[in-house]
Amino acid sequence: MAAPFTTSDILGALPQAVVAVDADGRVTNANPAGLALFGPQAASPGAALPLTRPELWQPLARCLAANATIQAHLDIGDATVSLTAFPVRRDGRIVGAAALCRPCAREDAPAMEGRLRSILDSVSDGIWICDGHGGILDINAASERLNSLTAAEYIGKNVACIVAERMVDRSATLDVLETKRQSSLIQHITKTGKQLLVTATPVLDDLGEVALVVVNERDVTELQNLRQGLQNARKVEERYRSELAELSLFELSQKDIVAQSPQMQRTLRTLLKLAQMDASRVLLLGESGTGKGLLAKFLHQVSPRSQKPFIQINCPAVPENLFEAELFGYEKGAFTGAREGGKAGLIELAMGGTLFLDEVGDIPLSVQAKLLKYLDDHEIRRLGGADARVVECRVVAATNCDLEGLVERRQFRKDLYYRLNTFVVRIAPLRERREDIFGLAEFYLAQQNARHGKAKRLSARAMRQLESYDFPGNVRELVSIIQKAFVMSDDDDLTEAISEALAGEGLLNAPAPSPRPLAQSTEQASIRRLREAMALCRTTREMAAHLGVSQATVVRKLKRYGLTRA
Ligand SMILES: Nc1ncnc2c1ncn2[C@@H]1O[C@H](COP(=O)(O)OP(=O)(O)OP(=O)(O)O)[C@@H](O)[C@H]1O
Repeated sequence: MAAPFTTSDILGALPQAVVAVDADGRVTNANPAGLALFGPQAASPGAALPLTRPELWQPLARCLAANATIQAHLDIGDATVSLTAFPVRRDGRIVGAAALCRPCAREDAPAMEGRLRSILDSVSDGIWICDGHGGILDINAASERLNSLTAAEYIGKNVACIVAERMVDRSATLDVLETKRQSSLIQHITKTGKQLLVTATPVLDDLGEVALVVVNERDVTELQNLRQGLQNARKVEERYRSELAELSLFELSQKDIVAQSPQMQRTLRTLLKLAQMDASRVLLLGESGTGKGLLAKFLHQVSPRSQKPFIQINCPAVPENLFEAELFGYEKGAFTGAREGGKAGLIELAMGGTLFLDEVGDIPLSVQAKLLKYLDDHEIRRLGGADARVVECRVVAATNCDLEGLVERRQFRKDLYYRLNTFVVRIAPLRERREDIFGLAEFYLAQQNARHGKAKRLSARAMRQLESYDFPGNVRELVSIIQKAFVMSDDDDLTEAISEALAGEGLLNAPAPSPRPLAQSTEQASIRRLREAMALCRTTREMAAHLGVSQATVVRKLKRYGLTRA
């Protein structure tokens, strides 16, 4: 075996040029290829930089200064040299640098440049390349079109000129030179009227300085126009929507809902909004007879669910032991007396539509937990059934009682209360919106006239009397007064009949000093009035109209006082 080769044998055989310098830049080693490239002085160790080819020493000097590997391409005569200068370290400390040079074929460079040029000019985005001082090095063909300029006019100038010439209002390249970070902005090109999304990206050298800035321009004019169009369309839609809402409001006021007072118009507007956003739970609060039932239907009719069922349940009218079966349904044989084929509950019947829980405060505590669960997961299980099913419907609850008080007295579950009152709509009592009295009186009189083929009318005096009355039973009481006056009067002028009907209301409300609804009267007075009404009326519905309360209230009170109809 031949003796092992020395490092110098190997370096001598290397076709690449190798030269090493110490930390002061004095030559320590050079192989023959290195001598050929760097000049004969490189042969003498200790020779100082720069030698015959200063451009070759620059990367070495930068390598020593930065303590980092430096890559460079240099044109030397007919040759192009690829040079890698790397630090030489001892014990982790830089003690010098070595350069390894590989000659590249001269024809590579133009070929590569040609390829790069065609790539640059074939992309549809505009591209600018600037040096670390903002000097413009290149502009591609797409950018010439987008900015309506010729590259030759700008190459060699500083990018600041495009702002100075007011070609653009801001330059992303200048931002990058300042921050050394990528910068994006929308540029409006004055000449072409185009909107460009400009992204400037820095290319940093080994010292962390900006060596190049590559700018990409994308034409977003079309996109911006589309966005603007979309925004305009949204605005128009919004306008139509509110016009539609106004129209619905108008139409409904023309039909069966009177809303002349600002309070009532506000209430209807809120309900229209809730209907449009398809709010899944709404709580209507208001005294008895203010129109909660009517407005629950209105909410349903103006919502996207209008073609689906509206199912109403008068909670106090349902016996406690049947409540769960009524709401959730039952399977065959679930309890004694259950129907053969079982029965769907009201929630199932309301699927996709609205379930209206009237007088929600009267839901038995035992059912409240199940209702709460349903509101949480929309799952129902029929009584006696094994499978749960998902059934979606909007739940509108209404009450004239103090739900918070019921919660405090633990008669109503707090969690259910909070679940139901996501959107609360308060309906003002009629005495607080007297502007509605005239419209309501006219509306219900017209209804009676149409029904009976008459032309009865309300004089100004009758109207004044109505407008100064307090209506403790709210709209329901007003309707009942108009109906009574209509039946009682023999001639077309209802003035006297209205006076009598109002006086009758006063008597009915005695002995309370001022007229008060059944809901607010004392227990004894309530029982007495219920008995009177039972004697006069055939059904609980008639009793409700007579007393100025809801049918559900009549049923509940009859039950509470143990009163039964003969
Ligand atoms: N704004 C209104 N326009 C026309 N009619 C109305 C209006 N408000 C209420 N009414 C009429 O008044 C009567 C009572 O209304 P409704 O039954 O909806 O009241 P409520 O608040 O649900 O009563 P309760 O709490 O006693 O159940 C109904 O005949 C209803 O049509």
